[in-house]
Amino acid sequence: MYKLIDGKVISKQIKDELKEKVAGLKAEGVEICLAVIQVGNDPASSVYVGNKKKACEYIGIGSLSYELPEETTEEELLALIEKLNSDDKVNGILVQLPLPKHIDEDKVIKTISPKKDVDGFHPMSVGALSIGQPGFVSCTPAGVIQLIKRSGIEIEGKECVVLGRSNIVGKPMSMLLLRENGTVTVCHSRTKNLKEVCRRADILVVAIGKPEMIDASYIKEGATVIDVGIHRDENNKLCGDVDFESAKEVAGAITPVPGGVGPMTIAMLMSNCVESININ
Ligand SMILES: Nc1nc2c(c(=O)[nH]1)N[C@@H](CN(C=O)c1ccc(C(=O)N[C@@H](CCC(=O)O)C(=O)O)cc1)CN2
Repeated sequence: MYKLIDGKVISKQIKDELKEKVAGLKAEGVEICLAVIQVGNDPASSVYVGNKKKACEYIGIGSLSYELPEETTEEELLALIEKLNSDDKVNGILVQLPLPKHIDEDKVIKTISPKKDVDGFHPMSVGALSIGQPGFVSCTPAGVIQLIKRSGIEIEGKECVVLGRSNIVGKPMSMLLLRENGTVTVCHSRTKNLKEVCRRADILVVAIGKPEMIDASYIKEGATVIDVGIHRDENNKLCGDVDFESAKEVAGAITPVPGGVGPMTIAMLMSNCVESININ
């Protein structure tokens, strides 16, 4: 019988803890403010941005909203970021991804001050994580660590396999598992004997970007399976990178999609916003 790792419940716990902390900070006269920038009106991005603003409101974090048209130039966006970098009232800057094709995402990420990089995407934040220095940690992998720990699952000494090597999830995920003293293997589309490598995992984190690719045959009996993927199937139903119905037959613990990693991304963004007062 598998344990369902419920991201809705755990993200709510985290948001409630942050709400209490923010109330304490307010009583000491400390206010936190997040600037949220969206370029264009991608419907999924609008939902995520809306949920981020709602989370700010729930916790007591101020938010400034910048909804820019699709035709916004790279120069205009960079100028706005520079303005927010030098605004003392703004603690965190978030630029919702993906950006329209004519804007260079890397340039945008590098323009955000590392002191306000609550997404943890700036090369300085990624570098700090890899050498164990303080800095913002990318929200999705940080959320995965919270899901595992708060479900009472030990990471230390475990065989951890991360499937996927993106800068935003796979790479920081492997660093975080290493920081928790896991024994970490990162695999990807060109890994030989992928199934065998995955079957070694006590903790398998799947961020490969292929709908329902990972079934029971990739999973060791009793393993913890964390699904980072989000896709819509042919019936517009959400699904992950893991074939949940198959995987649950062998996994010891598993996250669903929806209701697993997704809500944690927003909770950890809020956590980074609160953390920003120690970094500024
Ligand atoms: N600047 C950023 N852009 C993007 C990030 C990010 O962390 N920073 N991550 C994703 C999108 N994202 C947050 O921005 C995000 C994705 C999914 C969810 C979520 O709660 N998903 C739900 C399902 C919601 C649905 O109906 O679609 C779930 O899994 O239960 C939250 C945040 C890319 N861009």
